[in-house]
Order: sequence, then C-alpha cells, then structure tokens
Amino acid sequence: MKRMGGSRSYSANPSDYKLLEEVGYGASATVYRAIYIPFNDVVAIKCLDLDRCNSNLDDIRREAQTMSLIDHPNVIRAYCSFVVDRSLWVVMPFMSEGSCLHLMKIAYPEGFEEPAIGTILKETLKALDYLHRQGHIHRDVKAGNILLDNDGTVKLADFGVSACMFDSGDRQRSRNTFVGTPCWMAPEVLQPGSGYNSKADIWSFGITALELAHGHAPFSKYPPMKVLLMTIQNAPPGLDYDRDKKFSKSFKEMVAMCLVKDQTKRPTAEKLLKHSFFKHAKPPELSLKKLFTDLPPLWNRVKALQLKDAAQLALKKMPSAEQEALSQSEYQRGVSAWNFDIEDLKAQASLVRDDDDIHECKDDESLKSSPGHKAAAYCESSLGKLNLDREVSLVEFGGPRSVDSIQPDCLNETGKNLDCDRVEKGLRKNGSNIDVMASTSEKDVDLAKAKAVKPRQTQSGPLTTGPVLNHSSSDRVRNSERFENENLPANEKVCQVHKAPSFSGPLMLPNRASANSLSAPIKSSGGFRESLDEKSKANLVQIKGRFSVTSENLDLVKDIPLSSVSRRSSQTSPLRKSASVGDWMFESKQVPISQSPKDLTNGNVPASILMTNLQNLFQQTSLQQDLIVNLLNTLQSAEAVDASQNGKLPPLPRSESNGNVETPASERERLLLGKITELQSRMMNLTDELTAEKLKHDQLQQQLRFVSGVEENGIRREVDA
Ligand SMILES: Nc1ncnc2c1ncn2[C@@H]1O[C@H](COP(=O)(O)OP(=O)(O)OP(=O)(O)O)[C@@H](O)[C@H]1O
Repeated sequence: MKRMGGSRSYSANPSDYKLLEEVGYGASATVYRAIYIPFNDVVAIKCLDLDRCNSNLDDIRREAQTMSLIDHPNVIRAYCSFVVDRSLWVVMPFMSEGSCLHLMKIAYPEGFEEPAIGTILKETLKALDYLHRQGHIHRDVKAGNILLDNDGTVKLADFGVSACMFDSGDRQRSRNTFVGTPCWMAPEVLQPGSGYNSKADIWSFGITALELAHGHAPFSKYPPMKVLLMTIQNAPPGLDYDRDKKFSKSFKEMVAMCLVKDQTKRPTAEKLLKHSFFKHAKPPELSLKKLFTDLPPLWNRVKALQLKDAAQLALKKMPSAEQEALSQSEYQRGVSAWNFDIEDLKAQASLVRDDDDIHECKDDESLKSSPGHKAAAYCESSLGKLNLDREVSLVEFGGPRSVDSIQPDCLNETGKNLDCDRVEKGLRKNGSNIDVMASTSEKDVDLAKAKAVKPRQTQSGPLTTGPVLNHSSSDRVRNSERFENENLPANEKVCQVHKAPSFSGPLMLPNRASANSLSAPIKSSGGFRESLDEKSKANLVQIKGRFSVTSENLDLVKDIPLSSVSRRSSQTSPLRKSASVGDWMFESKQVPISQSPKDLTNGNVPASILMTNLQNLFQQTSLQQDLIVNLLNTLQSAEAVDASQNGKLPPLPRSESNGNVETPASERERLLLGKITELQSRMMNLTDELTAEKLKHDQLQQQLRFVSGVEENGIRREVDA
C-alpha cells in the first residue's frame, strides 16, 4: 500500500528505509526511527510482529488502511504499510518527543502541571472528536498513545485496536471482545455483553487526564482482575479534593464528567470540547515546548529506561529476604495493552482473594506525596541504588506481570542517599524532578517485554529482508550483543526472572499456608506454563489461558464440613503451627466435594459452591474468634489456679518505682506475663485477619449476589423462551 505524506509518496519497498534507533515498543510492536532514503526524510516505522498479533492479517491490513485514511492534525496517520517477513511495517511521521508516558517517566514522574495537561488533553480531544465523527472508536486512549513533537504538536496514535463502528459481520462482533488496557477501560467495556460505543473513549480520556495529573493511571498498581473488579464495583476515580488541591475546579469537574459509570451520561467529545477547562487551554507551542528543553534525544531516553529495567531485574535476583518481602507487597504497578479472555478473567476475578482495599490506594497516594517518597523516587533513579520497580514476565498471550517498587534501603537521616543526591543534581530540570530511571507506569512492562521478545524477533527475522534492513538489523544485533555482553549477569537474571514461578501473577493467591487460604477455592500458580515449577508441572491438571490448576489446588478447594470442627478449648484443640493467623491454626478435616476445581475455574461457578465457600470462610472467622476467646479463658483459669496455689492475687503488670523495674514475684508470674504479651500480639494478628476476612466475606457476598442474579436471569430467560 502506497500513500502520500504531504505531497510526497512513500514506497512500500523495505530497502528504501534505513532503520535507526528503537524509540518505543508496545504489546505487539516495536517502533524505530528511520530514514526514508529517497527523500532523506526521518520517519517512524512501527514493526508489528504478526506472530504476536491476535488479529489476522486482513484485520491488521484493514487497520493500517484505516490509519492511512486518517486526515487530522492531531491523529497520527500512516504514510504506507507493507509486510516484511513476519512483520507488518507501518510508516508514519516521527514524533521526536515520544509519548506523554515516556516523558513522564523520564522527567515528570509525579505528572504534569495543569497548563500542560490542559493543552495535551484538548489536542487529544480534538482527535477523538474527529475519530468519533468518522465512526471510529479508538479504544486505547492513554498517555502512552499520545505522542509529542518538538514543536509541541500532539497526536493521538495507535490504531492497533481501533474498531470501526460502521463495520459489520465479524468485525462488528469483535467489539464484544475484550481488547485494550484494563486501567483505562470503561466499566461497560469490562462487562461482556453490555455493548459499548464511542463513550468508552471518553472514560479512557478521563483516566488519561488522571494519569497526566499523577504520573500514573488510577489502580495501576493492581493486577488486571483487581482493576477490573474495582472499575466495576467502586465509585469512579477522580481528582481528590484534598490531595489534588493544586488543580482547578474546572479540571476536576471535567474529569468527573468523563468518569461517570453510566455511559449515556458521559458527554460526547464535541460537547466536552466546549467545557470551560478547554476554553482556557494554551496553544501547544506555549505550554508544551518547554517540557522537553534540555532532555536527551528520545532514543537515549528509551535506552536509559531499558537499562533501568535490566538493572532492576538483575537486582531482583539478589538473595535478600527483605527484598523478597517488599517486592511481594509492592507488586504489579500498571498493565500495558494486552488482550485476554474476559470470561476467563471474570471467572478468576470472582474467586480471587482480595487482600487489599481501596484505602490502600489512598494510602499509597499520600505516601507518594510525602517527602520520604520523593527521596525514594530519587533513589530509584540511581542505577547503583535501584529499587525493584518491576519484574516482568511474558505470559502466554502477552500479558505482562510485574513486581513493583521496593523502597531502597539507601536513605540517610536526611532522607536522601548521596547517590540519590547526585542523580537529583544531575537530572533536575526546570524545577521538576528528572527521574530518568524512575517509573510508575505500565511502559516499564513494555520495555522489559520487548527485551523478552527480542530473541524471537531476530529469529523470525522481520528486519532481515533487503540490503538496508540487513544492515540495520545487524547493527541492532551488534548493539544488543554489546549490551548483553556488558550486562550478562543482568540478562541471565532477566531470563531467570521470566521463568520464575513468580508471585507476581495477577491471579495468584497468597502462597503461604494459612487458615485464610481455605477461603480461597483456587490457588493459582505463577500463571503461565513456563513458570510452573517442577512440582506444579507434575501435578498439573489444567491450563486455561494464563491460568493453571494443579492437583495441589484440589486440596485447597475441599470443604471443611461445618460440623467437623467443634468449638473446643485450646487445650483440646489439635493446634498446629502455621505461618499465619498468629501462630496457630485449626487442623481441619478435609472431605472431598463433588464440585471439581475445574468447575470453579471456568465461568459457571454455581451459586451453591460459592455459598459453601462463603460458609467456610465464615466458619473460619468464627473459629478464629473462638480461638481467641478460648486462649483468653485458658489464661484466666491458669492465672486463677496460680493465684490460689500461691495464695496471692494474679500477677500485676510490671511497675516502675524510683526508676527501678520491679522483678515479678515468681518465675511463674514472669512466664504468665510473657504469655499475656504473646497472646495479646496473637490477638492483634487475629483481629487483623478477622477484619480482612470480613472484608473478603463482604466481597464474596457481592459476587455471589452478582452470580445469583446472572443465574436467575438465565433461568428467567429460559422460562420465557
Ligand atoms: N510515530 C512515532 N514517533 C515516535 N515514537 C513513537 C511513534 N509511534 C509510537 N512511538 C513510541 O512507541 C511506543 C509504542 O508504540 P505503539 O503504542 O503504537 O505500540 P503498541 O504495540 O500498539 O503499544 P500498546 O499496545 O502498548 O499501545 C509508543 O508508546 C511511543 O512511545
């Protein structure tokens, strides 16, 4: 396909192009700066790996064709596209400052100032208005797809998942499938069957506004299924009255208009453009050009981010228990574009343990705005003191996994490490914190992901046809070899990380043995085939998409008969050590259930099974309560016996007199005091777990209601039919 760029036409001959540096990559493509030799013109070439695309070639060609017909100053259009080996090359204008996301990662980790946001959003909205008028839904509006040029021009990119509203047949039906990036997705897109239209782009636009304001999208630290549930169940995110004081009322209002769950109540792009927030937006050359002054060229920034990822992944392998613990608690910030099976995801989501609640999100945010966090962010910038920002693994159909930031142990009393200071001085620009290495959003995943797929690219050889391409690709291979040699340990570790049965899988349940885990019907493994450890492989029962069920899981879904655990005193209870619930848990007698875990992993979870699990959960909670009471009773009676034996009152807590600590009257008293302290701490642990269980119980109940509703509707429909 040949196409005009301005008055000039670009050929479809790969040898007319010289590939230069890599300037970005996404779920299915790598983007290069390139020279179109006949005109000595700089262009960008997006190389879509056809092996990695879900769509068939016709669909992709069609998308490229759609892109080539686009004619709007705020929308990236394709000059031409053609197939090279197993890649589709799309030639387009080169946007020298890359995406807003990259820019934030490099220089504005806490997001942009309002004037810049206003301009970026207004230009993007003009693009959306145009696309919607043309009958298109973009479906992947996010900071990563908003490109900037050095004169401040803003263009919306990436039609990889765009759909034509006027299409019919298969193409039209494909709009009922789940395509895109969970954090940015409208609730109606996440609910299969509900149907959506261009208003879905308005929701994503609202999320993008928050992303530009904070440096990351809301919920970006959570795994996809949790994002899914939060988007459907929680109140829409927005600009917070307290936290976002620096932003104007009209900005907050505009965002709130976009993030309305009822799509019919969202404004059209045309209407939104008339909002006062956009009326006051400055022209791009005034508010945006200054964002890039003094920054290194785009390809160097991309390289810096790649190095950061490699270093972080290498650091991840350091055998530090502390790191492991921290990375567990801080995993998964941001998800990039990936296509997955919504039914699969929903089924898993309905069964997942949900340890955190939304407050965590808020806490996280407040933490970020604290000076300590800023200092830590600087530390993130230092390669020498890198924290673990992400661990990334490719899952079977492109889903990234990540482990997120751990705060480095590198702060001195003033809250900063010397290395961090150096980085800060070297990189601070225009009063912003230039954090070359720091990142909080999903493109980290993409970067590391591209690393993971590189070998595949060279194998399939999309860049090896034609003399010019041979030259470029060999350069690239040389470069990458050099890089790999220089960073061999890191790369080795990258591979290891990719294969590790990591806890970072979005659907993984806590792997510690705990009474709580009985409430979780399915314990997912690391989530993808390669990541299964040997033991899990041996026990493998089923792999469904990214999710696996092993025979170990079977045990976890067995019910505890409610009658089998009597309310016993702690003396008679067969207590055993566990990693959780303070120190103790009941040894539950397990009986098989008729429902197989397979059924639990598919979308049709009968309400009865959910109910059983809920009952178990409830039972666990009651048992834990009983345990506390029993332990306290035991303690009281022990104290009473002790008092009667010794002819004195139960021991008093230690008291201080004249600055000296009195010793307890007897050894026994000291033991009892120790016991009390121990029991108190256990009680606190149990109370925490109890609260968490209650929360989960509530959530499961909600899900149950939802499932029952669906079942009832189904039955009703059958009856009606
Ligand atoms: N024309 C361009 N000029 C400069 N950089 C570009 C251009 N097009 C894309 N990029 C860079 O490459 C990155 C990946 O491109 P793109 O989003 O099109 O790929 P993708 O595989 O569709 O990604 P995703 O699925 O994550 O949206 C962009 O985020 C941007 O940083």
